[in-house]
Amino acid sequence: MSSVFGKPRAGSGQQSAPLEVNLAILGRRGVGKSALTVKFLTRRFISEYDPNLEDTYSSEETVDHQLVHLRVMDTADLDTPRNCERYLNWAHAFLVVYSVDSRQSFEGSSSYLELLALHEKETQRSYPALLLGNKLDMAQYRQVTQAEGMALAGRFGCLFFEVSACLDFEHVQHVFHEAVREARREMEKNSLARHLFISEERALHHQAPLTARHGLASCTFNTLSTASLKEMPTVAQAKLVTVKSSRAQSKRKAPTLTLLKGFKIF
Ligand SMILES: Nc1nc2c(ncn2[C@@H]2O[C@H](COP(=O)(O)OP(=O)(O)OP(=O)(O)O)[C@@H](O)[C@H]2O)c(=O)[nH]1
Repeated sequence: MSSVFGKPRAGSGQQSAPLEVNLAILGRRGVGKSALTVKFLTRRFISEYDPNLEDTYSSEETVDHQLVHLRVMDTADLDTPRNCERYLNWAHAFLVVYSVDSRQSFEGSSSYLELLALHEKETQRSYPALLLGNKLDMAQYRQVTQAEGMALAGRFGCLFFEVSACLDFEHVQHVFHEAVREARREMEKNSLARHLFISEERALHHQAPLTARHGLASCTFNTLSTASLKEMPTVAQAKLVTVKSSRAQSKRKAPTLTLLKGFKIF
């Protein structure tokens, strides 16, 4: 991580405005969404938490030498996707999590991927999703094989990883950074399409007589405008919380650090 909980390192030399990426973590209850989020933000594993709260955290990251302002929404749906607009209209990319020791959670992840596919169809945009099989440290109790995870990811055209929130931080960080890369690729594609659309429109204004606008050029215009001119999602309903640094908390000299959402970190 390039920062200690939201504060960029001094002397990083990065001048340009950071890329803004919103990432939503989806999945059935208990699959480890909060554990993965907190592992990524703090390098630590959660031991206690409140499963009913939903929060959005903010972190400054450096991904491939680029400064990224990453917001992570740790969602708290009950058993199935509900009121999904709050994250569908907000996120640039999604992490869909199941637990390798729970077939039920794997089936749940499939419903989330279907929901995202439907959202893509309705909005005519692509939203990168990564499928994560969490709790790899519990592999001896596996109910879902790696091959099944890969097959599901393949069906929905997304990247697939098996991880553990209680094992190495680097692996978890790699997954979050991959999500940023996927989101960035999609943004670049959209921005290129917008560029093409503007050029196309200028060409039409300057060169084409009115009657010609009903020909091939207007077809291109329609296709590109649907794909690229929809506004980027705004940070609307999400509650934005920045995780506080342990240094800020250390003044209290408490033996444990209590984070937002009731996380207790030892
Ligand atoms: N062994 C193991 N336990 C994990 C892992 N990740 C999470 N857990 C445990 O699984 C339980 C659920 O973890 P959470 O992170 O709260 O799961 P969640 O998906 O956020 O659950 P909700 O908040 O109910 O939606 C907790 O007891 C965690 O300690 C993991 O990688 N390995």
